[in-house]
Amino acid sequence: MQTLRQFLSPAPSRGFRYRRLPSTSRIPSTARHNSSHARNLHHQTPFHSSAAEAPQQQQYPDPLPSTNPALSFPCLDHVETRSATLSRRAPGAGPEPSYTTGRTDTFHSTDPLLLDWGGILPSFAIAHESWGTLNADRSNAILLHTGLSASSHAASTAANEKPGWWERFIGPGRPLDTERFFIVCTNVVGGCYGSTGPGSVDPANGERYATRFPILTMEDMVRAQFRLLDSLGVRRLYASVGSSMGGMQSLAAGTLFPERVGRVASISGCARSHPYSIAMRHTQRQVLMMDPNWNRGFYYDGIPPHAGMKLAREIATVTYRSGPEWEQRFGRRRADASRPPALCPDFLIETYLDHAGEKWCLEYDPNSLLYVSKAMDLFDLGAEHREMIAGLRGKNQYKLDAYRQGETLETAEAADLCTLTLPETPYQETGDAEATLEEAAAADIGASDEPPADLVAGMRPLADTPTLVLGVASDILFPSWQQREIAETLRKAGNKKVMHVELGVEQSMFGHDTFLLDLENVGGALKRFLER
Ligand SMILES: CC(=O)SCCNC(=O)CCNC(=O)[C@H](O)C(C)(C)COP(=O)(O)OP(=O)(O)OC[C@H]1O[C@@H](n2cnc3c(N)ncnc32)[C@H](O)[C@@H]1OP(=O)(O)O
Repeated sequence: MQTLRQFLSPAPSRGFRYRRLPSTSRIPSTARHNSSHARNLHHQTPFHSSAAEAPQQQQYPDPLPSTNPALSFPCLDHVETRSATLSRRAPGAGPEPSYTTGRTDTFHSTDPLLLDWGGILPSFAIAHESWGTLNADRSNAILLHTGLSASSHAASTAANEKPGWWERFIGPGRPLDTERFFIVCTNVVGGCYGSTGPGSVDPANGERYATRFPILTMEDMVRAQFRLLDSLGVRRLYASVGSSMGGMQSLAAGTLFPERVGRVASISGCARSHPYSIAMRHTQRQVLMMDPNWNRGFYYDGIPPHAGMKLAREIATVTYRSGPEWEQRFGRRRADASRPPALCPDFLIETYLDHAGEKWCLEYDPNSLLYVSKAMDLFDLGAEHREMIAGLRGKNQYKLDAYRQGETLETAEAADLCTLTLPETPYQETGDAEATLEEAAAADIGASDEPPADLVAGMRPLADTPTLVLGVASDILFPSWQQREIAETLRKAGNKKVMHVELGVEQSMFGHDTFLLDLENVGGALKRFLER
């Protein structure tokens, strides 16, 4: 298998020649691989070349002294060491880490789930945890939706005392008050913390789905969650609450099941993904998929693509925080100013990103990242998109019927779902630049106050649902114009119970991660909304 360094470093050219070295003069592997200057010198140097003289032992590049020493790359060495450690794991145990944050409850649905883009899950599991007590008439339930990669472990429980990702927000008297509400949080379908996802076993063949897992959407995740609610006997939620991707799901829940959702809270979410956020997720998916260990998703018996995951997380972290925060925290300081600059992480902001990637690269299933991140890109509550999906669901209903009757469909029937190729004719921009700019200005709700008609029509099911929309001015991933857009869209659709809160930079410089960090402003607004 190709090592990361082989993957990243140019291979020696065809004309590159070797000569035998005395063992004492072998140069360190790092220098061997990186001394391109030395390589250039090789071409001007006479070598042993006849077959008779050809050395039988392993050959090494010419160690002639270079003008400058080769740099060292501890960041690459570290990644290679991790690959080696992972490959040495006990045979049979598999190098694939098991993704878990502790004990959860699991709901199993044996009724097949038809997904928006035509895929089918013949059965599925939803891992969930809960806090507080469901009241007698089951009217105090709050469904808490997670961000992209979070588990159902939002707060510590008796079964799992480890702090959860919203630990300070859940408990007696807290924003999600466990003395009043029964809060349930799930790991989404597509995830890897106990719910069915690409790492799960396909009942059709007993193998892991890997990239045979179907494309899914926010709405698919929500439909699966409502199956869980059915099993808990919860007909109507007191509220649907979520941040980031959870903010998308919260709106999706209210739009899909308006009669079953009493209130919607969407924090740092959006009504549809915008091109910049799609672009940023695209780059994460691409670096991950370019890691040779990803192996088109079939890595479960091999080394997981931890290098790609690390880089993906670093890019994601750039979108989760803000420049002004980093200006304050790190400025232009280097980790060790007494040493010469390095190509590996050097500035504090670099070591910070490196640390974020290191910490996470084995914490989440890479295939789950791809699928869930894509589902975020596909999110669009506009009427045109919703109608298109409704049509598709109608067309694919036969699949659900077939599965319910115990029939299995030929895989070939789904083949048309995954053959997207780039068109042969290069894309031509349409419309004049001025009109495009005007449209862009109109999309800035702050400037025009006129939300897109398509979105107003698509979100009309939420016209009567009290809704909290919270945005953060320092957020570059879900910029605050998107939450303004949600609020104005809902108002235009006739909703008179919209509470819109925008936290300025003076309140939070934490960017998108504000929802995880700002108990006072985010938690405070949520508590006021839920208890009024
Ligand atoms: C898109 C969606 O749907 S949801 C996306 C939501 N966001 C995420 O998933 C990102 C999650 N964010 C995190 O995990 C964050 O760590 C949080 C929010 C939990 C906590 O944030 P903070 O308290 O500000 O911690 P921060 O992110 O700065 O990280 C601190 C860590 O960085 C380390 N660190 C800080 N500065 C540096 C530096 N210059 N170099 C190296 N390491 C550093 C600290 O030592 C600490 O390490 P540790 O976690 O191993 O103890």
